[in-house]
Amino acid sequence: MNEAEFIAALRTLPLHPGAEGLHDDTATLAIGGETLILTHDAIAEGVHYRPGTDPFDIAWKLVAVNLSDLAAKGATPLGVLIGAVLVEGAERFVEGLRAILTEYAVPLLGGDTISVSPATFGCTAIGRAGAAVPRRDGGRAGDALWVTGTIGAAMLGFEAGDGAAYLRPRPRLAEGRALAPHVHAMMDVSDGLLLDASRLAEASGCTAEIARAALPVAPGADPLRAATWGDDYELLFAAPADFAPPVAATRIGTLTDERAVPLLLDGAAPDFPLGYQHR
Ligand SMILES: Nc1ncnc2c1ncn2[C@@H]1O[C@H](COP(=O)(O)OP(=O)(O)OP(=O)(O)O)[C@@H](O)[C@H]1O
Ligand SMILES: Cc1ncc(C[n+]2csc(CCOP(=O)(O)O)c2C)c(N)n1
Ligand SMILES: [Mg+2]
Repeated sequence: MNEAEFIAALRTLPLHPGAEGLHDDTATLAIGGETLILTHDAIAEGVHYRPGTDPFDIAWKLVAVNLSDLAAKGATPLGVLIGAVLVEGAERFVEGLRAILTEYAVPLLGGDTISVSPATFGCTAIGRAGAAVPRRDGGRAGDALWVTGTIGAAMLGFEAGDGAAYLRPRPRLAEGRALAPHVHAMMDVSDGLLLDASRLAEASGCTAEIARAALPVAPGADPLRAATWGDDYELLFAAPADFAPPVAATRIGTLTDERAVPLLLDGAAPDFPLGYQHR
């Protein structure tokens, strides 16, 4: 069973309406007059970071990847719960948590601590959404497809021996809040721009038609590797063709109703893996 098959099996369980059929990055919980956004992501030694990584960086990345999912909903973080492992140098984990929680003004709600090797850390992040909560499936034919920042910096950082873009991603919370009221669909780029764009397009019943030359690739990165490696934590969004984003972003293509395949790169369906998938 691979990741997609496993999630498909989970869909047969009783699902909360706010789970969006497990087709989105987060759950949406309307309570009273508020809309809460809930998300959980885990990171593991050997899969998401190398053995020997400073626990400070593990803590930063753990929280950052979860805040990134809140950013895609335009949400403001309310707090996090941390599933921690008592690794060697755990005091550095606490310092890393202190750094990112201070940087983004996010208080700690709680968590749990165990001892296990190799280590896997979990984080549940809870945010408060604004009036508009962009989903993956809201894109429409004719929308322009945009991505914030650049892609491939994390890949370069990883290859250069764990540079900052790889270890200390910066969740696009301010950008997400600025974009949320205006976009038709939005998600963060965790598994590779092409794979995530194909997911947004497929959920929206469209085809993402992307121009390779338009990809905002980090200096020195090969465009196709950058667009399929992942760990970018930029925001990918679909918006009306005449929308001018209020944040630094690059137009990479268009959503169309071609629909035979979820993604066309320079007019052709790629014959290589579009991104990172857990086996
Ligand atoms: N073990 C699980 N139990 C319940 N729901 C799950 C489980 N694993 C994944 N899901 C749900 O499946 C959907 C897809 O999950 P996925 O992890 O791909 O989303 P994501 O968080 O955007 O991805 P990424 O981990 O790359 O950020 C989400 O709705 C998620 O809540
Ligand atoms: C040591 C090491 N090797 C490879 C990678 C690349 N990588 C692993 S998981 C993932 C996608 C996001 O994960 P998820 O989908 O679980 O949120 C990416 C891009 C890495 N980060 N560290
Ligand atoms: Mg996500």
